[in-house]
Amino acid sequence: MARTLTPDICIIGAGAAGLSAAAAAVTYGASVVLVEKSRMGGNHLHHGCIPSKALIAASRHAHAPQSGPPFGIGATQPDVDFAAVRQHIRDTIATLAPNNSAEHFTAFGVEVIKAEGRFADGQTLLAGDATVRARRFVIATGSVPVPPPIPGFDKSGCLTDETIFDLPRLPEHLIIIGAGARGLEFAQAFRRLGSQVSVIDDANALGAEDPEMTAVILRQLREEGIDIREHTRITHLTRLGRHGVRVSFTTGHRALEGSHLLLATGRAPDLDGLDLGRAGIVHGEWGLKLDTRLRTTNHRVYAIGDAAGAGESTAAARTHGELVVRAILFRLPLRVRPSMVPRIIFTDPELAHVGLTETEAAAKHRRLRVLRWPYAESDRAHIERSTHGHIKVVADSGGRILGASIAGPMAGEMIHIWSLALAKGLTLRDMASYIAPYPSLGEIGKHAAITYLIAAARMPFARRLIGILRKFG
Ligand SMILES: Cc1cc2nc3c(=O)[nH]c(=O)nc-3n(C[C@H](O)[C@H](O)[C@H](O)COP(=O)(O)OP(=O)(O)OC[C@H]3O[C@@H](n4cnc5c(N)ncnc54)[C@H](O)[C@@H]3O)c2cc1C
Ligand SMILES: NC(=O)c1ccc[n+]([C@@H]2O[C@H](COP(=O)([O-])OP(=O)(O)OC[C@H]3O[C@@H](n4cnc5c(N)ncnc54)[C@H](O)[C@@H]3O)[C@@H](O)[C@H]2O)c1
Repeated sequence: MARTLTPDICIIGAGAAGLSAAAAAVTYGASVVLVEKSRMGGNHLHHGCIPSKALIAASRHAHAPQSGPPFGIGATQPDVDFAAVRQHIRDTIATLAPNNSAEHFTAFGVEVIKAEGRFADGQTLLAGDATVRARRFVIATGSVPVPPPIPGFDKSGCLTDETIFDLPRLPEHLIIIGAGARGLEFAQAFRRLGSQVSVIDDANALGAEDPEMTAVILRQLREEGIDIREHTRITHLTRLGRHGVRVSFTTGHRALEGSHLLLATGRAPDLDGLDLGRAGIVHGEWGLKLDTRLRTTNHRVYAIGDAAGAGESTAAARTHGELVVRAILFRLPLRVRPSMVPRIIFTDPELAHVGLTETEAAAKHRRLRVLRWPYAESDRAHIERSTHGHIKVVADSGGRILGASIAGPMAGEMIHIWSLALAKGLTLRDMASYIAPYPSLGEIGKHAAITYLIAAARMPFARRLIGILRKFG
């Protein structure tokens, strides 16, 4: 039966962004309608972070026996049961699904509509049998893979995030197009499970990150036998049999044949089917036109998460969700600072970053302090025999922290404290002043900060002061 709903907020899309907005809004007592056309939890739960990190966790176990000999543990070849790996991924999703479910959110007072949402006009959304006239709308529809303009791509049978986790068998030779975070995480996971893996990028691998830090990651991936080809242009894709593919390159490079092809060239906001024009919302191939408050050209409608375009990550999506609700309910100015969202690339070793990179900081500050400390100076790293990598901290000339990057084991866990430091405007002096547990990898961050104080201790003024005090006995 047709019905009309008039909530404070209508959220379109129940992924990481939409669910965090819905949870925040009902917590503040707002009335909320949440519209989801497919599965609750979105890409995040079904095709993104959760299944990919579950795959990586399995691959880590496959790799572990090979690092045993230096500890006196014999190396063994992993016996990989790929069907069981797939089941582990499905079990992980199933375990986490209840917290994302319609029942869970309905119990908190959210009206969940399982249907595709599309705008009828600037104040009305149609979803199934419901007409929703909300005070404000939030587009949280996520992103979709973008097919590259490579001849033969349409017929190449290329796998995407949506299909890779359903593979019945381990690929013999997986060719990945795109050496970004996604491409390289998949590359190492499949390599460790036993596939031959080639990754092709037409630019630098992990090109958005600091090359000094990515060098640590790329070295390890290449040592594990992953064939990473940078600045390599694909000219044609030809399907061979059911899944197989031949990848042709510009003259002078031999074609590459693989059993499977995976697309990892980036994603774009999923805006199809929303009828944005009817709501007066301007968008183009590049996505939505948004102001600094995440408002579309229709000021009743906001966009968050991957749908908003920049910095695709669950951490960004969740932050958007919470901020946008406060902006709507309290009419507060919303300030999105993308650099404050930490990002982690879950390869082994990991690459974690928060704040400005050295290049970004140099564009904003005339004088910088750049401090480094290697894992090789950490007792714990030697205990674990994992000494490759380092931390790099960028601060202004007064010691205020502007950014931190860590390439090495457990980098993703170690970036937390630097994220807090940035959020609270802490200085290197602050980061040198706490007591670090021993032996822990996190100590490398404290040591990097101490190098700043050592430079200050060597200043002539400090020496003179010590000299004067010495005279008093
Ligand atoms: C393989 C992979 C690994 C990743 N790993 C990480 C990671 O380790 N860490 C990290 O932070 N990020 C990671 N990401 C990125 C992260 O998954 C996304 O940034 C996050 O899911 C974005 O959340 P979202 O809510 O914006 O979109 P989604 O989670 O995609 O949710 C969007 C929802 O909107 C629904 N929808 C779309 N259109 C409509 C409509 N018209 N009506 C109703 N519903 C609609 C969709 O069905 C979907 O459920 C990864 C991504 C991929 C692909
Ligand atoms: N751990 C994480 O937080 C995590 C993990 C996976 C993805 N993500 C996020 O999801 C988003 C998408 O990730 P991604 O890795 O797909 O995108 P990306 O934009 O980071 O990388 C895509 C890569 O594909 C290359 N490329 C593009 N077109 C190409 C072509 N025709 N031929 C060869 N190479 C081509 C680009 O040069 C780039 O290196 C990113 O914003 C990423 O941060 C985050």
